[in-house]
Amino acid sequence: MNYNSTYWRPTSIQERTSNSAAFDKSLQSILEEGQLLSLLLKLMKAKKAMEIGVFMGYSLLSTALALPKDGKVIAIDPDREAFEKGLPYIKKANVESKIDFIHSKALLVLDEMLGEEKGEEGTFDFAFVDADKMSYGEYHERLIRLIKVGGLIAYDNTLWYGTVAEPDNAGLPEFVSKVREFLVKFNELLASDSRVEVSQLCIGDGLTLCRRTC
Ligand SMILES: C[S@@+](CC[C@H](N)C(=O)[O-])C[C@H]1O[C@@H](n2cnc3c(N)ncnc32)[C@H](O)[C@@H]1O
Repeated sequence: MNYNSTYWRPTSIQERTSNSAAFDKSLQSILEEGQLLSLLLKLMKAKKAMEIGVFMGYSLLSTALALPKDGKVIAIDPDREAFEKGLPYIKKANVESKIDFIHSKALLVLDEMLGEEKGEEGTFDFAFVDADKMSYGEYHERLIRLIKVGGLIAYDNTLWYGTVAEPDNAGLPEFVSKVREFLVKFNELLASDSRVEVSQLCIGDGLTLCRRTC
């Protein structure tokens, strides 16, 4: 990671919103992340996907476009209003039928999916996680059971503005520090998890790909 570049320095949180060159760079990186995930979905021939954290549906749209006609993406977010703001674009792209939006916090839905009634264990090809960072550990324990062997889980923001490479929280805002500490531990946990093969990419705000191996 080019940690010394302007983009990755923690100050880029301010720079991203106040400096248009940094914003353009940030936007370009987000687009690259979407393109990469779209490519992977096609290579995997994924049919059943999940997205935790939808917001206005940018990554959801990209996933839906990459799935085949009979593919499905279960999209979970407690913010329906944001999803509905992006819905016209999903409709325009003609992929609404591939999306099942669930208006809820994700943990409740994942636990239900793992219950006997739903029985969705080992049925998903792909999951993209881009929601409340402090719950990533709890999502991981559930997703590892919901994804099929050979399937992929992608965790977004695992570099957290590059701050996971800092030796400590010095000079960081409280919210950034809390999540940084959590993500440092989460990244370590993934690296030592024998159930997955892991690759952490310096794209967007850091994207960790986990392929379920057993
Ligand atoms: C960074 S945004 C997602 C952006 C989206 N993936 C994209 O690329 O356009 C994070 C989203 O996570 C959602 N979120 C927060 N807590 C959540 C939870 N417990 N379960 C599911 N989604 C949650 C927020 O409502 C917000 O819309």
